[in-house]
Amino acid sequence: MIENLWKFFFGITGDVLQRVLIGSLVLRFGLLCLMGLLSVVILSEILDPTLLHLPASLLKDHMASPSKMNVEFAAMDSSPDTKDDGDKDSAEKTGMHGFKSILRKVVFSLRMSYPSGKRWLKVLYFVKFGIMILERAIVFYAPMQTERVIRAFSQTGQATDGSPVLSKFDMASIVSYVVYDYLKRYSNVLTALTAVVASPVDDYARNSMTLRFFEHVHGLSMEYHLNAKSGETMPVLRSGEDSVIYIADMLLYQILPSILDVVLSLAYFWFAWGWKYGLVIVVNIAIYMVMNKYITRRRIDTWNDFSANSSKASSRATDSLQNFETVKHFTNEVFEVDRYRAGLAGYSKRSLRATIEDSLLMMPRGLIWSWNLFIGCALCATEIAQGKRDASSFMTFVLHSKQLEDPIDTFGWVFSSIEREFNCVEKLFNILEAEPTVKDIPNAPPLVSKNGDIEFEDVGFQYSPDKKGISNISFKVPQGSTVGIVGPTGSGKSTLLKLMFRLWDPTSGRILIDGQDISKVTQTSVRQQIGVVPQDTTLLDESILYNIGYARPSATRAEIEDAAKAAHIHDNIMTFENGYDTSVGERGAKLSGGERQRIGIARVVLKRPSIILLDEATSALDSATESDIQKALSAVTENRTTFVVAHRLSTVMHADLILCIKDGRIVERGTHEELIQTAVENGGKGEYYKMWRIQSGENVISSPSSVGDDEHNSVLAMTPDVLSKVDPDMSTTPKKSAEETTKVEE
Ligand SMILES: Nc1ncnc2c1ncn2[C@@H]1O[C@H](COP(=O)(O)OP(=O)(O)OP(=O)(O)O)[C@@H](O)[C@H]1O
Repeated sequence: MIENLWKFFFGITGDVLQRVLIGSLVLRFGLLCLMGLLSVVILSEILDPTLLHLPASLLKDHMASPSKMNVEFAAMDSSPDTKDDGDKDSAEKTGMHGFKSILRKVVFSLRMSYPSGKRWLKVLYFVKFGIMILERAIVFYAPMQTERVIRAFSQTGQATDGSPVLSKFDMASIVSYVVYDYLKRYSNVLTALTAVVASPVDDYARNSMTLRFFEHVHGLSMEYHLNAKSGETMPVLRSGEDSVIYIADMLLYQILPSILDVVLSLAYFWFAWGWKYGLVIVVNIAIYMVMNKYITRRRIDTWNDFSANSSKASSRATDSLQNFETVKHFTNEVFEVDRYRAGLAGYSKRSLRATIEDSLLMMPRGLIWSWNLFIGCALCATEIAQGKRDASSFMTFVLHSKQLEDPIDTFGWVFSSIEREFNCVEKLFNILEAEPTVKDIPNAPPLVSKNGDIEFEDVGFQYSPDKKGISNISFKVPQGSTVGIVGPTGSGKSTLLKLMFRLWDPTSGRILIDGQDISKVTQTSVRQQIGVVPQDTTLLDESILYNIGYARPSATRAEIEDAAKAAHIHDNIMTFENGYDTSVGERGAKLSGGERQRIGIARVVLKRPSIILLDEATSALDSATESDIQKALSAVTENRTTFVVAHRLSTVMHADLILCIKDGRIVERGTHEELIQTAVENGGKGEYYKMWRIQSGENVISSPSSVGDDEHNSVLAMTPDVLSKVDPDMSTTPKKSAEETTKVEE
């Protein structure tokens, strides 16, 4: 019965071995189909977002309400898709997959991977290329040698007893066949050796790329850094570099050799075997390529989705780790874990989908290839049956056809993987194409530092059209002046300093240092003249010594210690176990706010700039320390033009000029005395006066106009007492009047 079934299904009668062979093939095919079916089932199941549920214990003590969490997760899970759609749209708009765009990436990759600097690396580069050409010649010639051996066998005569006789020539053929086979099979060894020799070429290319990209990112303006996600820039740079090297390598050592193999084989079949064979190959390659394009497209879409999800999940995780303090403040550890879990679930879901799609989509590739072999074999068998060819040509045909299998298969995987890399290069391009918003004009000269006179000429600036900035700012101060900038929060005080430091350029008007428009000189030269102590001094994750010395890398240890003494932090540092070698932690997290500020001040002391910008530089200090530092700063700022932004009026009351900013405009200007006096004369109207009264303990919330004359006079009269309460030095008269020291332009 089994015999009959066998005949029924396969029409074959044969020995047991044959049946086992065919049986195992059928079983394998059946299993393959089953796997395919399972894959389709899994593919539909993986849409379930609960795939990666963590143990419930992780959810205990959860502070966030479930509804809030769900909203978060929904946003998390859906946003990559949304982003992807955006990506796809923009990709279509910009023609990310268009010919021009691909060509651009290809040219970029080839250019970047070429070691243009060093001669010996260039030699290695071309040696590697030469070896590849040699390999192709060997690969092409190996089956020809087989053919010659087979022909030689069939031409061999017979001895008198009927046994075959091998001539000397035949032996040579066999030897050369073995040698070629060795070379062909072990060409991988050759490739590995080439890779070792060529690794300095890749390293050189990678390092020079890294430095170029790093330099580019550092050259970008503040705006880029504020908008960029710091956790994403470096990974994009790194994966972009890897992709550039990979693309160049694939092009030169996978695609080009494969094209050579195919062209040579095609030419061989066409001319040595006849056009029909050539046509079969051409048609099959065409079908293969069309199919491959579809498969690749589909694969890339899945991969894009996967990579967008993965980078979003990891950047959120990085963000939460960097902001560990905020997480702790709100006991949101579990919330963060859940958020990350949702991200990972999306990530593994997409990874699984990509893997399954890969396996499923590989099947048609194999089928097309088998179809090609079948048609070719049938053609060859027909010609043998017709007596047009001898039986040995069948073997030759099969061997030559097999030669085509590898390169065509290479096209299959190389194109899909290279497209994935194009995607990484595209992200790299987005960074490389970012232009600094603040640029030096061509051939800009450096700022020539003379005195440090500063002038704002009707300066206006907006961060964006819908965001108010500052407008009509005009004033002029001579060298050595101290300018206090006060005003409500968000009024534009820091913006003024940022414009002076050229973190942005004004949208109207000019800023002049010593009569030179700072937008017409190099940014570096401007910044070299200016020392800044920002609101929140951030430190590098190094030692205290390194962080202070960062202001002037050539400074000696003694100079660094002197600067620390001037900033009143030396004694503090000496109480630390490792003194100046104490590590400050990430962004200086291991130090107090006041310590960080004093390190910031020490840096400026060490830098010795001609202009100093203090943006709430002493806000984190207690009054006594602030007073000490003010004294130290007055030594540092002597003969240096200094801008002091402060909410605590005691910090600026000695200034030669106080600018009171409101809604981005200067609403009042003068010395402390002048501003108070003017307000009193105006019936208590004045922003500065209002702030002063609030800070001096007169809790004036009502409108100044409601304050009577007597009251104003009493405020002015009591000023010295109040000052001395806040700071013993404050009751002293300011050094000069505004008229004496500043020429204020209305
Ligand atoms: N990089 C930026 N992009 C967009 N808007 C910004 C940016 N930096 C500041 N702003 C906005 O510009 C306005 C002025 O900010 P600025 O920092 O100059 O205020 P400030 O007077 O120094 O405030 P504070 O006293 O609180 O430090 C604010 O409304 C702020 O939101």
